[in-house]
Amino acid sequence: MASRPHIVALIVAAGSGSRVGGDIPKQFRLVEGRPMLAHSYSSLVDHADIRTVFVAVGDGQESLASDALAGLAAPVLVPGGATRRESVHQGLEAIALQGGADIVLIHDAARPFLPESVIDGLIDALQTSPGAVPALPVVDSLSRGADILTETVDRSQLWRVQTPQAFHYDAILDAHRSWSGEEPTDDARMLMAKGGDVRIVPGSERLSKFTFSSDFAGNDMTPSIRSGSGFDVHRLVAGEELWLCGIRIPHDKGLAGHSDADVAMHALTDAILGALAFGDIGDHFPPSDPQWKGASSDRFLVHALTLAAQEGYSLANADITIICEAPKIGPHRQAMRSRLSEIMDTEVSRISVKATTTELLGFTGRGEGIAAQAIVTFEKTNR
Ligand SMILES: Nc1ccn([C@@H]2O[C@H](COP(=O)(O)OP(=O)(O)OP(=O)(O)O)[C@@H](O)[C@H]2O)c(=O)n1
Ligand SMILES: C[C@](O)(CO)[C@H](O)COP(=O)(O)O
Repeated sequence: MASRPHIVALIVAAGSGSRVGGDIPKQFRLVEGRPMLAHSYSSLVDHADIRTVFVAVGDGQESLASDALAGLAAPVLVPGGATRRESVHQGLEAIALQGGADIVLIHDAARPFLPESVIDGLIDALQTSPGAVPALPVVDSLSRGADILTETVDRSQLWRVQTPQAFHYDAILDAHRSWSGEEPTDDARMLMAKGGDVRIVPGSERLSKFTFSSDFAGNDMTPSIRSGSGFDVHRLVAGEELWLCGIRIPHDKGLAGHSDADVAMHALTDAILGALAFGDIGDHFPPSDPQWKGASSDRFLVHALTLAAQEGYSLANADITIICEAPKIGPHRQAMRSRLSEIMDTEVSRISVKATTTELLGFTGRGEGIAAQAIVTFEKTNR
């Protein structure tokens, strides 16, 4: 083998995830805010020694895979097969068509959290064997039996074998091409059947496979509570309408802006985007985009709340403070809370609208503009 081996990775992502269920196969579902496949892919493509990462995807799942990997370095999508073994075999043949490799790491998309140290250990181990797998010792007692235990099994030489499984490329390709046995549970077994040694390197609990729907709940590391704050200012000018919290307020001036300039709703929208760490209102609705000219700001608010819902969050409460000398906010507060509750499809009791002056100081004191700030809290709904 060359002093610097040509190392590629193959992720098998063509399964249907039938044990997890749901609308889309598990490898495309979000885990810690990203599609599971994006996690597995990043761990491999970011490793300094791995040149190319091939991803075997099922028929009709190409766009799901492309969306999941959007923005990541050049994935090579290849067709998968009807079983895991077939997906691996087809992936290995696709690698052959692109010139082959010295080493291939074969990984389940369904093991999203892959420590770099595991990859390093596998590559090292291939200096002395044609195959290597990460594995963990069995820590529970092992027994045989039906409803009554009949026998205790010696666990001292038993291992929980994970992926990636690393191989000398030609050896594993040959094992796949000549396989005629029953469906194997993994690729290591196929190399062993050809007489190839497979070394054990330390695995990781983080590498556990997502197999059942409960694995998603247990591994959801996103926070259960999220808070965000927003702040906005618009100029008060003659000849404009004044909109605050979705209510049109009679006043001798109105707020100027690209949209309807509802400063309170903008602060609230920014607070929601902040809670999600999804940038700010300008990222989602650029002022340079003519389609938002004169737009009603409830569209911005609904957009931010939709994103929150997609991430599995629901609003716990929102607290808005409007800062101005005039108009007086008190008479409109209940109408504002009620309008926001309609737009946000939530109870009025979750929404607070307050107001303050700045004691005639600054631009708000001089009536040149209105400022608003908002704080929101979200709770995870699907833990
Ligand atoms: N025809 C198949 C079947 C499985 N896999 C992949 O093999 C890995 C491990 O398989 P498993 O956890 O069994 O996934 P599924 O087959 O999707 O799950 P299930 O058995 O619950 O349907 C997954 O990354 C899966 O996408 C594949 O590429 N092609
Ligand atoms: C390949 C594997 O992940 C190694 O542990 C495992 O064998 C896959 O098993 P499954 O039956 O496809 O879930």
